[in-house]
This record gives sequence, structure tokens and C-alpha cells, in this order.
Amino acid sequence: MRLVVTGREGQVVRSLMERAKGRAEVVALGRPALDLARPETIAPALADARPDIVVSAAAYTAVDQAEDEPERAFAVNATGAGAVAEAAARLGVPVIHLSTDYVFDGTKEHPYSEEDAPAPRSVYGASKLAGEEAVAAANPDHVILRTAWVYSPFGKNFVKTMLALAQTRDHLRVVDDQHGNPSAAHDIAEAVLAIVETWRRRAERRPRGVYHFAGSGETSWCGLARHALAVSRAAGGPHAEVEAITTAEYPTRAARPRNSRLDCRRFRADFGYLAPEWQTSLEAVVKRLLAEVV
Ligand SMILES: NC(=O)C1=CN([C@@H]2O[C@H](COP(=O)(O)OP(=O)(O)OC[C@H]3O[C@@H](n4cnc5c(N)ncnc54)[C@H](OP(=O)(O)O)[C@@H]3O)[C@@H](O)[C@H]2O)C=CC1
Ligand SMILES: Cc1cn([C@H]2C[C@H](O)[C@@H](COP(=O)(O)OP(=O)(O)O[C@H]3O[C@@H](C)C(=O)[C@@H](O)[C@H]3O)O2)c(=O)[nH]c1=O
Ligand SMILES: [Mg+2]
Repeated sequence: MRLVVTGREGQVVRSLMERAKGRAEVVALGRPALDLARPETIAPALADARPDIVVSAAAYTAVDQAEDEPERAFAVNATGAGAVAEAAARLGVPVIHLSTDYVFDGTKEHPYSEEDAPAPRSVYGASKLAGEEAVAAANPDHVILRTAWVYSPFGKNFVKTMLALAQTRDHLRVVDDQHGNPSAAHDIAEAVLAIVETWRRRAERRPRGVYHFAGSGETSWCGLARHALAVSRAAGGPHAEVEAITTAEYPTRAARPRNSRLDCRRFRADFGYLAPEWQTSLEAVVKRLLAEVV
């Protein structure tokens, strides 16, 4: 089975390359050969790579910056994502497209299910929702996999930011009134592989549609920072006290949902995989980062 993934250095791409070893072949396509902002590059690049399944993992992920360049965010996350799904459809192959909890406005009291209506509060969230719609319209043979709060040893993410800040400061302030599900990119890679395996076994009737998949359990950004730094301290790495603050005390360009917890039961029922508790996956990533960086 040959998976062709968009993006070369993304957190999910790199985690999938690691986890797929011996289970599936992974080819990563990125700029300049495949540039989501240049739709004419997409179909030829994908055709050359001869996918059995396309994994659409590349995206414009700078949430605050997107507020200042909405055209670029939409070009990449909506038009580009739609073109990837369309190219897959032309090749007669399914697409697994990554999306986000930020499609929700965060006003719900409980975790969001796939039935809940999206209502994004940010340009990034709106561009990703438009991408979901473009993917679904272009290729009926799809899974749109919404995940959340992704961290990993790779690229840029909140956990790495907290560890880096703790190296130079002993006091951090982090919002405690936005709740979600921290998700290790390696667990998302396992979810993608669970889809691939289920599709292989049930090629004639593939489960399709929108699914939620994120780390099990829930916390706030403050809770995530505190646990990451507690693990770091215990392993001899940097530590800082984390003060719990409100969203109003930490102004950002983009509005973020107060609650974006995802109900992942449909994914587990159809693909047989549930992510580990977020603390368990976080501990492994923090320890790996400390071993690599110091
Ligand atoms: N990060 C998060 O917290 C969350 C992410 N998601 C979604 O999951 C998916 C994967 O996210 P993640 O792995 O964190 O992403 P990253 O931010 O780590 O990486 C983004 C990837 O997209 C690629 N990319 C960006 N612009 C273009 C372009 N114009 N043409 C081609 N490739 C491009 C980058 O390429 P290059 O390698 O060349 O830089 C990189 O590989 C995305 O769809 C994202 O929206 C969902 C929820 C949370
Ligand atoms: C760095 C920092 C952030 N914060 C707050 C700001 C914000 O509300 C929250 C998270 O900040 P970040 O900007 O790191 O995270 P953010 O870019 O919002 O992360 C999002 O990325 C996109 C791609 C997604 O799809 C989402 O699921 C989510 O993971 O923490 C603090 O309170 N203190 C701090 O020192
Ligand atoms: Mg950010």
C-alpha cells in the first residue's frame, strides 16, 4: 500500500513516516513540486507519485497570522485541499484529509460530535471548514479527520514552545479557560494507519465521511503546559511555574474556541482505535525532546 502525503516537514507527515515503517510505503510531496498555493502543480505531482491512498496533511497552520493574510490561508487550506481531493478522485483513489477542532465556535458545554454544526471563529478555522467542503465535493471517497492541539518532536507546537520558554524564564502565564484534547502527532499517524488497514480489509465498503480523532482525556492550555513542564523537571529538563490566566489576559489576533473537545467514539467504532490518555503520549514526547535537544 502506497500512501502519498502532502507536506514534507509537517508534524503529522514526519510522524506518519516513522510509524508506517514496515506497514505501508509513504511518499511525502512538498514544495516546490507540490505547492497548495499553486493548484496547477497538484494533479501532476500526485499522478507522478502513483498513490493507492492520498493523505492530505499539508496546511497553512499559523492561526494568528491567518487573520492578516486570509487570501493565502484560503488558497492553501480551501482551494489547495480541494484540488488535492479532486486529483485523487481523477486517479480513482480515496483521500484522508486532516482538519481541525477550530471549525467549532466553542460555545457547546460538551465534547463536539460529528453531527454538531461548525461555526469557526477564526480565518484559519473558516479556511479549514471551506477545505472540508471542497474535499467532500471533489471526492466522495474521503475521510475528513478532525484533530486538535497537535504536538510532536517535530516542527512548531505549543509543547515545544513551553519547553523553550522554560529555559529562559521561571514564570509563564497560560490561558486556563480554553479546553481541548492535546493530540500527539504519532497517535494521529496511528489513526491514519488504522483507516488504511480498515480500508484494506473492507475495500468494497469503506467507512467514509467526517470523523473526530484526538488524544483521550481533556485539559486546558495551562494544564498542558503544567504537565509538560512537570515531566520535564522530573527528567532533569527545564521547568517554570505556570500561572493560570484568562483568555482576556492573553490577547491574540485570532479568537479561539473556549471548548473544542472532540467526541471520538465514531472513529473508535468504525476504525477500532482510541488514542492513549494525553498525559501518556505527552510524557513520551517530552522525554524524547529532552534526549534530543540537550
Ligand atoms: N498543528 C495543530 O495543532 C493541528 C493541525 N491540524 C491539521 O492537521 C494537519 C497537519 O498539521 P501539522 O502536521 O501540525 O502541520 P505543520 O504546521 O507541522 O506543517 C504544515 C505542513 O504543510 C506544508 N505546507 C504549508 N503550506 C504549503 C503549501 N503551500 N504547499 C505545500 N505544502 C505546504 C508544510 O510544508 P513544509 O514541510 O515545506 O514546510 C508542512 O509540511 C493540517 O491539516 C492541520 O490543519 C488539526 C488540528 C491541530
Ligand atoms: C505561547 C503562549 C500561548 N498562550 C495561549 C494562546 C492560545 O490561546 C493558546 C494556544 O496557543 P498556540 O498559538 O500555541 O496554539 P494555536 O496556534 O492556537 O494551536 C492551534 O493550532 C491549530 C493549527 C489547530 O488546528 C488547533 O487545534 C490548535 O492546535 O495558548 C498562553 O496563554 N501563554 C503563552 O505563553
Ligand atoms: Mg500558534
